[in-house]
Formats: sequence, C-alpha cells, structure tokens
Amino acid sequence: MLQSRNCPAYRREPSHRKSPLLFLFWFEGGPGSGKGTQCAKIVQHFGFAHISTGDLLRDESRSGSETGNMIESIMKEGKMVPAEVTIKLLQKAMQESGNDKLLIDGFPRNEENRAAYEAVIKIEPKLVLFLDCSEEEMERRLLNRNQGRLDDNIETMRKRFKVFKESTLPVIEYYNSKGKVRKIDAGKPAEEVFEDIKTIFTSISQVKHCFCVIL
Ligand SMILES: Nc1ncnc2c1ncn2[C@@H]1O[C@H](COP(=O)(O)OP(=O)(O)OP(=O)(O)O)[C@@H](O)[C@H]1O
Ligand SMILES: Nc1ccn([C@@H]2O[C@H](COP(=O)(O)O)[C@@H](O)[C@H]2O)c(=O)n1
Ligand SMILES: [Mg+2]
Repeated sequence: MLQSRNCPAYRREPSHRKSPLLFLFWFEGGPGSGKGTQCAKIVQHFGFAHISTGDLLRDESRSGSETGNMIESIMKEGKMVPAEVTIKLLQKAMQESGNDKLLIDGFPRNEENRAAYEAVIKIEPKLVLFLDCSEEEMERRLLNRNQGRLDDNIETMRKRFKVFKESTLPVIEYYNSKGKVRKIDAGKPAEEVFEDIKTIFTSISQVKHCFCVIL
C-alpha cells in the first residue's frame, strides 16, 4: 500500500513535486531555542530535508530586490514579513526539495502565516515539534551566537520574544488542540535535546511501514 496512487497525499501534493511527501514536520520554538541546531542533527541522522523560512527570507533579502530590502527592514525590527512573500518562497523550496521527508523550521509564525499555508499549500503537517525554552536561556544563546545576524542584538531580540508570545504561541496552541504538538524541553544541552527528539522520530518512522502515508 505504500505510495498507492489512491493515497490522499498524492491528491494533495503540489503539482511540481517529484516525489510524494511521506513526512512533513514543523519546527517551532522561540528565537534561540535551538531549531536550526536540532534540524541539522535530524537531517544528518534521519535524512530529512531542512527548510528554514528565516534562511529563505535572509537569502531573498541579500538579492538587493525591492522585496529583499523590505524583508531586511522588517527583520531588523523583529517583525513578521507579510505571509504572501514567505509562502511563495516556502512553496518553491518545498517543490524543489526532491525529498519525501521535510522539516519546516519557523513556520507558521502567526495566524496570517497559517491561513496562507492552508490556502496555498494545503498539506497538513504530521507533527509540530515545539522547542520549549526559557527567555533568559534564549537571550543568552542569541547574544553568543556570533553569526553576524542583524537581529541578534538585545533590542531586536526582545521584540522577537514579544512577537513569539503574542503571535506564535497561539498558533502552537491551535495545533495542540488538534493533538499535533510534541513539546520538548529545549533548555538542556543540545545532545540531550536531540535524544528526546530521536525518541519521537524513531517511533514515527516505524509507523511508515504500517500505513500508506501519514499526511
Ligand atoms: N541546547 C542548547 N544549549 C546551548 N546552546 C545551544 C543549544 N541549542 C542551540 N544552542 C546555541 O544557541 C544559538 C541559537 O541556536 P539556533 O540558531 O539553533 O536557534 P534557533 O531556534 O534556530 O534561533 P532563531 O529563531 O533565531 O533562528 C546557537 O549559537 C547554538 O549553537
Ligand atoms: N515565518 C517567518 C519566519 C521568519 N520571519 C522573519 O525572519 C526572522 C528570523 O527568523 P528565524 O526563523 O531565522 O528566527 C524573524 O524574526 C522574522 O522577521 C518571518 O517573518 N516569517
Ligand atoms: Mg534558526
């Protein structure tokens, strides 16, 4: 039954994808909670493709286009880029990924993101992984990140924390009410956090041998 043409996942696929999606996971968590760090480990260990909406927006902002300049000034302010811009970049990256297991990092970050995703992409995530970390720890991590990001300064950081609490947490709560969220204690050392993630991923990947598709 695996990958049958009658599977709902085939019917809901974006038309340009080369392969049907088996697993679509979303990664949420406050700024500095360790989303990028853990996604890199999952890619290595479980062969997922990692799509970071923040990275897609940063790439676009470097293009020097009018949209790129607009993105840069919004990011500097720690605000959210309009969903119509982000969704286009995300849809393209998903279509081009060529992987049937996708990890989407930092999306949807607010209600507008979620509505755009449901209108345009329409593929339900199997799981939403929420990295839960205290603000003090996230602040400490961001101040030590040293990757030259425009938004790694105390003023922007505090604005991002506010956006996270006011706009992202309600979206996580929405998916929690649908039974999709797995909350992970992200305040521990990265290797320990990954051990908890491995437990979740291992139990999910065993399921694929029993069911057609889990989207
Ligand atoms: N569990 C951890 N313990 C200590 N430091 C960590 C941990 N996880 C990540 N870090 C460090 O914290 C910083 C932020 O991590 P990372 O970039 O993965 O966070 P993020 O959630 O992707 O943040 P953002 O939303 O800003 O992109 C990095 O310097 C990273 O090395
Ligand atoms: N869905 C999103 C994701 C990100 N942004 C903007 O990018 C900034 C950095 O995002 P990270 O995921 O790398 O933390 C974020 O503060 C937003 O300005 C967005 O608008 N929409
Ligand atoms: Mg990140």
